[in-house]
Amino acid sequence: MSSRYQREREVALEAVRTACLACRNVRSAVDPAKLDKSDRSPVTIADFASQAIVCRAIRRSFPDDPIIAEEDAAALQKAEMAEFRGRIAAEVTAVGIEADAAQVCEWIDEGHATEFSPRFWTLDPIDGTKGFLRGGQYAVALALIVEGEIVLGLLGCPNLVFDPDRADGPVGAISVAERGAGISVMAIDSDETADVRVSSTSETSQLRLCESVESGHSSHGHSAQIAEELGISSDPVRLDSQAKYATVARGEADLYLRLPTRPGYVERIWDHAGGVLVVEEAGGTVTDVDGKPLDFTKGAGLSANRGVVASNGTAHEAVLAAVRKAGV
Ligand SMILES: Nc1ncnc2c1ncn2[C@@H]1O[C@H](COP(=O)(O)O)[C@@H](OP(=O)(O)O)[C@H]1O
Ligand SMILES: [Mg+2]
Ligand SMILES: [Mg+2]
Ligand SMILES: [Mg+2]
Repeated sequence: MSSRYQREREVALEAVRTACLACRNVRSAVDPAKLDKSDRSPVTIADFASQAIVCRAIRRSFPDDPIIAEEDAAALQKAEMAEFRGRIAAEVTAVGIEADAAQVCEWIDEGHATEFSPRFWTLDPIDGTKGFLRGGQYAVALALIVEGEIVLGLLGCPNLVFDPDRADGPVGAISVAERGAGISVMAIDSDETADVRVSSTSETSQLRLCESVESGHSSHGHSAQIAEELGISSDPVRLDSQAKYATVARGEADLYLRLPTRPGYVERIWDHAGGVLVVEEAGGTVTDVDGKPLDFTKGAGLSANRGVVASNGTAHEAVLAAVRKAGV
């Protein structure tokens, strides 16, 4: 199928790939130094380096496109952060983009947009920072949203095996989806690509469920209830980040549940936009826990939605019924 967003796609892929390499470099260091943000969630040198790399690339090619990204450079401006700033600049330079500390802070702050607009990008420079710190899954997640519709979605997953049937094969997979044009998965370190598709599992007891490692991000109690209601006896697979969307898209899991842990939590668009299109273009379905489509017209938050259910499509209605029964 022809691509309407060919240039956007090329720029985005190159940026996500480079950001993945920077994340890997930081991860392979002994101590991927972290800061704690005001909400006490972690952020690392790699989150900042990744955001600088991707925002720079978008800004150079698409100067007018707003970017709604997770991080900002405010905390980096303090005098005592000079060394940390320098380390971010060094990581960006190490992947071939020469920059000093002031320059990387400028690029990071290109992601400052918060309001909805007719065309904008949304970026999570590292989704699953806790996973990144633990040595688990994490993702560089980028999406382009036009007229409220996700038209491009990319998930760079440096720790995900490229081919689930080759557990000892190459590690690192970038999923690239364009609305109406399908999805392909590319290896991070080679030219290998793969076509993927969601599973066709319809028997609810056979569904392979994945969910967050963090019980503070998704209610494990409710998912156990839902699994029981569906007759699922296998344990859920727990993994960090939007790698969950990537595994549903390639049929390695059938279902991803993200169930509110407290009333009032508003999901952030950068935690989902990339992954949603990846699953949809692989033939799956994504809604919130009430069965509503995710609404990307509300700015940085999915304020019209609660939680997320992503599935192979075939099982979606049965899962939503079980979600309702569990009183989520
Ligand atoms: N109470 C909460 N409910 C749902 N998601 C939450 C949450 N608190 C934090 N998060 C989000 O959960 C994301 C990680 O998801 P997962 O658990 O699937 O790996 C975090 O992204 P970051 O790691 O980018 O900060 C953060 O935005
Ligand atoms: Mg975060
Ligand atoms: Mg995130
Ligand atoms: Mg993040």
